[in-house]
Amino acid sequence: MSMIEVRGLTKRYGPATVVDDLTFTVEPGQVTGFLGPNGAGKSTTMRMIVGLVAPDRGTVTVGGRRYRDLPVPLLEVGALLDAGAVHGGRTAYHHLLALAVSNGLPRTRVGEVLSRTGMESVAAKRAGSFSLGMRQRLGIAAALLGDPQVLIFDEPVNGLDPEGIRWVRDLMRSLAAEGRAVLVSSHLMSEMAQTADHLIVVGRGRLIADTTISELTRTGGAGTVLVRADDPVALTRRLTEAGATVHEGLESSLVVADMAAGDIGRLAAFHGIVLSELTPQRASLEDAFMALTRDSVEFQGVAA
Ligand SMILES: Nc1ncnc2c1ncn2[C@@H]1O[C@H](COP(=O)(O)OP(=O)(O)OP(=O)(O)O)[C@@H](O)[C@H]1O
Repeated sequence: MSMIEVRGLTKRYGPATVVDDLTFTVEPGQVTGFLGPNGAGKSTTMRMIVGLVAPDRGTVTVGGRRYRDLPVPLLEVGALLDAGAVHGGRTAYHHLLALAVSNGLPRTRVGEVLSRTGMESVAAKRAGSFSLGMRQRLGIAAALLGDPQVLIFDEPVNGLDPEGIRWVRDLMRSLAAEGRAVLVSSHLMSEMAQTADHLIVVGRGRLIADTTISELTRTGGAGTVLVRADDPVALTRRLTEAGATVHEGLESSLVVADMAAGDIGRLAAFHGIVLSELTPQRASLEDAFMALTRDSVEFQGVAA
């Protein structure tokens, strides 16, 4: 069963449709990346999943039930939506304890999540004195408190240093490895490439792609092949005669379009031309993402 099912979800603010007929699922045992440029509607969608924003149309269920029908939501779904939403005067320990007690969770969970998020040494410090990285960890600890099968993180690496980013990334992976469904938003493709199994790409509130990382690079790939040969001039002639398009690349390499790598290799062998490199080129993930979302970015830079 899908852990999160979003069906035709739509949200309007005044004249603007910020989430537009969105349908996707989030599966257990995977990190699902929720990717889109700023303002694409990711936060609004996540808020609708956890019942903080009411949709104008469509439905969303967590573990087969609507959020408002979950008896103790914290046991089913944990969310980090806004790391700033912590009572600054409370210590990390007391913040988590208050949450545990008000949700009927055993006090022992507090120590467990403090340990999992590496916060034991700062448990007695006031949350108000925390760095952004520590506030993120505290928010993640709160999300884990009910040991839920579904986790939702809105831009969890924003503002973190490289070590913090790696920590969050490893945590997401380990949560998925435990069989949980993890939905994590980002506007950075490079970040998702290292974390997500599955990608939901949105732009202007609409679904642009529901895909995997490898599928995205394949379809967004430039489809060219980088070739190095002992006789590039002869190879260029043979390739062109056979219908390929050939451009000069860097350091006397050739960039070949309209012919697959295997065919280039066979053609070279047939004509006795030695190849020292034959590499299919893939568009970078960033290129693939930009190509996908080009029409849906709200404000585009203008080239000088
Ligand atoms: N309460 C609100 N009232 C009016 N407009 C809103 C409200 N919340 C969000 N919006 C608008 O909805 C659009 C989508 O915002 P949302 O925060 O969901 O996008 P996002 O993809 O999470 O972007 P970001 O990465 O910038 O947070 C934006 O144009 C935003 O200004």
